[in-house]
Amino acid sequence: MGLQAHEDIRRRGGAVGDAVATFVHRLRADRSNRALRRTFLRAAGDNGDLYLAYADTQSMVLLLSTDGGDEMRVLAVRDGALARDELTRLTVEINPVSGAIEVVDQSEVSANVVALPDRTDTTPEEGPQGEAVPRVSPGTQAAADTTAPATSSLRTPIFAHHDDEVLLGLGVVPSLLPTLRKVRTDEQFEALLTHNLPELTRDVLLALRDHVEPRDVRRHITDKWRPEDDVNPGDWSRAARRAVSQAETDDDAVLGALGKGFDAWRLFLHPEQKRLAAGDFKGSAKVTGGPGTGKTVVALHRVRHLVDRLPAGHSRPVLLTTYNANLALDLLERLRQLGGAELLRRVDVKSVDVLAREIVEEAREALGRPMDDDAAMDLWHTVLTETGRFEYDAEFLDTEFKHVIVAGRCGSWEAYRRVGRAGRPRISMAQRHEIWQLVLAYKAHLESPPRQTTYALIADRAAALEQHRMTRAEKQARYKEEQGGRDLVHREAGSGMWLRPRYQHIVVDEAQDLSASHWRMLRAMVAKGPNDIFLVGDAHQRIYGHRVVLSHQGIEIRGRASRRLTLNYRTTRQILGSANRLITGAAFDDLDTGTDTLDGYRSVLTGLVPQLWRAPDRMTEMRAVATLIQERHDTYGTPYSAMAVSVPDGSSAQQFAGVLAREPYHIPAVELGPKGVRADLEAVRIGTMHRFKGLEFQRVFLTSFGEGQVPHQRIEQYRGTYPDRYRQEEQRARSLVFVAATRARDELVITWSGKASRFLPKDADETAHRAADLLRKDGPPSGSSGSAAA
Ligand SMILES: Nc1ncnc2c1ncn2[C@@H]1O[C@H](COP(=O)(O)OP(=O)(O)OP(=O)(O)O)[C@@H](O)[C@H]1O
Repeated sequence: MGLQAHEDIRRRGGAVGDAVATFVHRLRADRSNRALRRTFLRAAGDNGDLYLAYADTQSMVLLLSTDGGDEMRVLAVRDGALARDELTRLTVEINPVSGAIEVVDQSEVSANVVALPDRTDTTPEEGPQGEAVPRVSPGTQAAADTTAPATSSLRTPIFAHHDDEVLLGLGVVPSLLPTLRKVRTDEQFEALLTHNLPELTRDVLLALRDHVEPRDVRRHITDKWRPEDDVNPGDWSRAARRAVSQAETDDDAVLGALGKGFDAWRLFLHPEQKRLAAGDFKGSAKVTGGPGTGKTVVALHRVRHLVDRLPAGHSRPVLLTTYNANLALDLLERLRQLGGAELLRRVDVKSVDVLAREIVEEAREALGRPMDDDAAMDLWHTVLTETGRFEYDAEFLDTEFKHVIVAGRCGSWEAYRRVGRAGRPRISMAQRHEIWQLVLAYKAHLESPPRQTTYALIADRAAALEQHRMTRAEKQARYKEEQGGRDLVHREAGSGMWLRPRYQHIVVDEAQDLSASHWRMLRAMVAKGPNDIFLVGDAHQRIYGHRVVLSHQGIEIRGRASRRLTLNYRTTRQILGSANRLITGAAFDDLDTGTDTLDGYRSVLTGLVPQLWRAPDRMTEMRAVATLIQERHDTYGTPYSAMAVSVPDGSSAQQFAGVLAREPYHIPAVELGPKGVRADLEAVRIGTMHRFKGLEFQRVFLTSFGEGQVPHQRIEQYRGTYPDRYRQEEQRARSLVFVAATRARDELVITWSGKASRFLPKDADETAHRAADLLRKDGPPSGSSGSAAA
């Protein structure tokens, strides 16, 4: 199955998908099956032939046959009365840069794109709801930022300043050039993008249109598509076997996904993603990249790749882990989709804290009851009240304890006195000493019955236990080697067990939020060696953890084992532009000793500019959001489960759910809790921005986005006295908003009452829509958007 064929099916919906799936099964069972009505169309190069065939009475497929008919590939799918004509006129070629087989519908492109200047009412084509690529949401045409007038036949063609050689060298499909030379307006360009263009061509053209220099396009886009071997544009047999020509190597996975629509598109890999998922690394490997660039997808495919290479067995030698429990559940579900129960049998999927707790429990150590974040904070307040040290605040002490004292294994004042505090707000030695006294008081509380503990302490203990286990395992291994490989069970008196490292491979998602203790634990769970730890993360999205330098934790990542993904598959260009503005200027690390940027970060999806709504008070704001949600559900068919609302805290979530449930809305809503929400529950998701991490939704509503709420006004207390801390808190708030905004696939709506947050454009209060107007019957249509992007 070719990638573009899959896109054809996705655009046409479930029935065509089912027909093609059945067709492919029948073709595989018997290539000479006459009932499939396969007819020869023409030869493609020296060693390929093109055929047409009926999938059912409505739809037809274009097939490429190579290797003397042994290999058959579906290249394109069309349905309806003109299906045969449409397939016959397709241009099929091997891209000289990527070596991929690519399909272009010349006449459709020319008819719809080049003819456009004479028409004033043309809008981009739209597929089924939420399925169109580029994605254009309902009611968005007026809002799309493509405002070029139609009277522009005198304009210079958009790509005039790039000659053919440059375009072809960057990977633009050769047969598209004549059409491309005629594209003069943004409107034509948008129309061109609504066609099922080869992925590399689309990506290159969008980057050039955004004035990215060809040399940067080459670096960020084209080079990632180059195959290992030389491309021979006449060798169809080789081209058909190349990974880039296939939607997915495991045909069953594709076929199983056909017709499911929304979930199916999770399963494709960009050549760069594929290289990472299936790469062989000398030691650990790291993948960074902005939100939605497919880091989690790569991690999941990596797990499958590692499991595929295991010898048969019943153990679980692969660990897939992440920061929080609801994401671990999400990973488990996505892994099941990818490889079913067979795959899950060989993998442990757990959050780092659950893992740490199990290790400590396994050692039968009684550490006390773990406190949640609120309880930990309450205990700090108790300590502050008892000691009267009100100049310190609980949150500061809690992070100092977690990220400096526990992470740095400071068991004594001497150790804390000397420990590095890089990245933390500056304090004097006298303050350090005072903090240490407060920490001693805090620990004394933990020890006194009923004994309590924190997750940071559990992770630290688990790390120590695992390090001890690893040391013993290494000692045993050395001894065994000295003894000529004989098992000497009696050496482990008492245990009777031959110790092995706990896992063979560890894959980590959301790596930016793990603490030093977590990394120490993971490092000690797997022996140093090829493909030991594979981690994906993004420092721009760090909202819990503190900077950890991996090489200081024994995780060495060298040269080509450190890669960055730059193409966002989730979020439209319009939403991404707004989200990116939030974090420009700030410095971010690369999870190791270097710095990371979002250089080259881009999206190829287009849609609405983010909408801003301002309300006079919170109740009007909530009712306006309820109205927007209802309209998106009733008019545009967006399921409630594909929409999410962010609120400042737990009690606001309940208040919001109450408004949605009441007259006149009756909208089901569910709170996003620590364990997530059942995927099939048809209800709007409500939660704090923290809960949005790692998830994605079709439409996202960020509410309470007023000044004082985003960032929270409590950070103001540090502005004059602790400028370092102020800067850090503000950056963390920006990262949080960045995470929340980039969860949106199609639409982002931002609302507030009072004055707009400083993170929004300066004129937001003046340009935003009025929520109160929306609630009046004669207000503007809620899908319209004239406001500036956030
Ligand atoms: N090659 C691809 N083709 C099409 N869709 C893709 C591809 N790679 C990823 N996606 C889709 O893009 C979305 C984002 O992917 P994923 O969740 O892996 O990103 P991420 O980098 O982990 O994001 P975040 O950092 O925001 O959590 C998902 O819907 C995923 O299915």
